[in-house]
Amino acid sequence: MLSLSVGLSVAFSPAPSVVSQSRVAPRATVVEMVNPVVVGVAADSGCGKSTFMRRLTSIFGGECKLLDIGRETNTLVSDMTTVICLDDYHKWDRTGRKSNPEWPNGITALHEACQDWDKMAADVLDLKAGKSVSKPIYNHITGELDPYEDVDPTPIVIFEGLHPMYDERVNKALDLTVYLDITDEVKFAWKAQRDIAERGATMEEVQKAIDGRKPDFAAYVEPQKAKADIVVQVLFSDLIDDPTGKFLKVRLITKNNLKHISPAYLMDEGASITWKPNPNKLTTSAPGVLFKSYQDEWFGQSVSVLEMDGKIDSLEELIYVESQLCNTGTKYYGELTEQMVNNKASPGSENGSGLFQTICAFKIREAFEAITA
Ligand SMILES: Nc1ncnc2c1ncn2[C@@H]1O[C@H](COP(=O)(O)OP(=O)(O)OP(=O)(O)O)[C@@H](O)[C@H]1O
Ligand SMILES: O=C(CO)[C@H](O)[C@H](O)COP(=O)(O)O
Repeated sequence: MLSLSVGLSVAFSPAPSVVSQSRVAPRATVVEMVNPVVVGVAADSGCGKSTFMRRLTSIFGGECKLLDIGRETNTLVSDMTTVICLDDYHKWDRTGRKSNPEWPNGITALHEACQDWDKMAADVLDLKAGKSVSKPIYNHITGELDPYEDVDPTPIVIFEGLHPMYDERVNKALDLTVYLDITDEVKFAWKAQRDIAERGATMEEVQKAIDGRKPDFAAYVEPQKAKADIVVQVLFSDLIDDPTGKFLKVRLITKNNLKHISPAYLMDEGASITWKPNPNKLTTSAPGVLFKSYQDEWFGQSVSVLEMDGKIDSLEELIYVESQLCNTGTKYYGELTEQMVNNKASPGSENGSGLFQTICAFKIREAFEAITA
């Protein structure tokens, strides 16, 4: 969808980076403004949203940093991108979620009653229209709702969090939607590793935290995976019995017939392919790595699936895999491998979660370029 607004410069002043250079001409200027492309990324907490945002913003280049407001913020900005965390639209602070007149027994942040949908929808629509917004901040350190911050639109605005597709006003406005689908056992393995090693939690505490979120997660967050244009699904490996989650089977599920992008695939579009790469060309940890590419159905809709099971040992050798992948959204041969190497230290680089998050980021760039062409 191409959104071009033409009018007098005095009537509208969006962020300079969104506007073509022609708007700096003085007097009776005709403004040619391409509206921001808005993207939604949904996932539960601790499921790799920040990691994905790093991979995504690194593709668009420039330094990506927290918005400079001189206090705590969740908003990340670079020349091309703004990432807004939807936790900022929590209706109550941490204390208010534990108990308030409406919810004396407490409510989780995942519950639909815990989000200010009207303000969230208004801000998404305003940013999409190229307008600056004054938006709330949820402070994850203090658990409080902080004073508002001003956010200007950039060419791409990403809304990441628990519910980007829940409210139909927002869902309809989003140009592309992504769901990071981390299955329960993998979620447990990741959370256990982080919380036990870094935060002194016990196994029982980790399980309790996951179980406590489960009903509201199933009711309000998970259903969005049927709506998403792209799903990155992370499961335990089928090749090896590994409860630590080091070996993963990851699927990149892309709806067929999307308006702005088409799915990546292996070797032959539309075909069913199972590929075990030559071990002399791709160093892997036993039991090796297996790729698949096939057509499937996802909640009644036709999708293309790319699958990677297992992990690779040397990221530079990914060029061999890249040579067999098609329609990844890269601009030149080697760009996928280059991005993976650049983000080597990020979690999941050695398995399909990193590879498919990176392809997903290229697809967001592809959508952006198609929409603003
Ligand atoms: N692809 C991955 N492979 C292995 N572990 C991962 C992967 N992605 C994330 N993790 C684990 O999950 C943790 C959380 O990742 P990340 O900070 O990206 O998630 P998040 O959704 O932004 O979390 P939060 O909402 O809690 O801020 C990481 O520190 C890491 O331990
Ligand atoms: O699900 C979450 C989204 O990241 C958080 O749990 C939610 O934002 C509540 O925050 P906190 O855990 O700091 O009280």
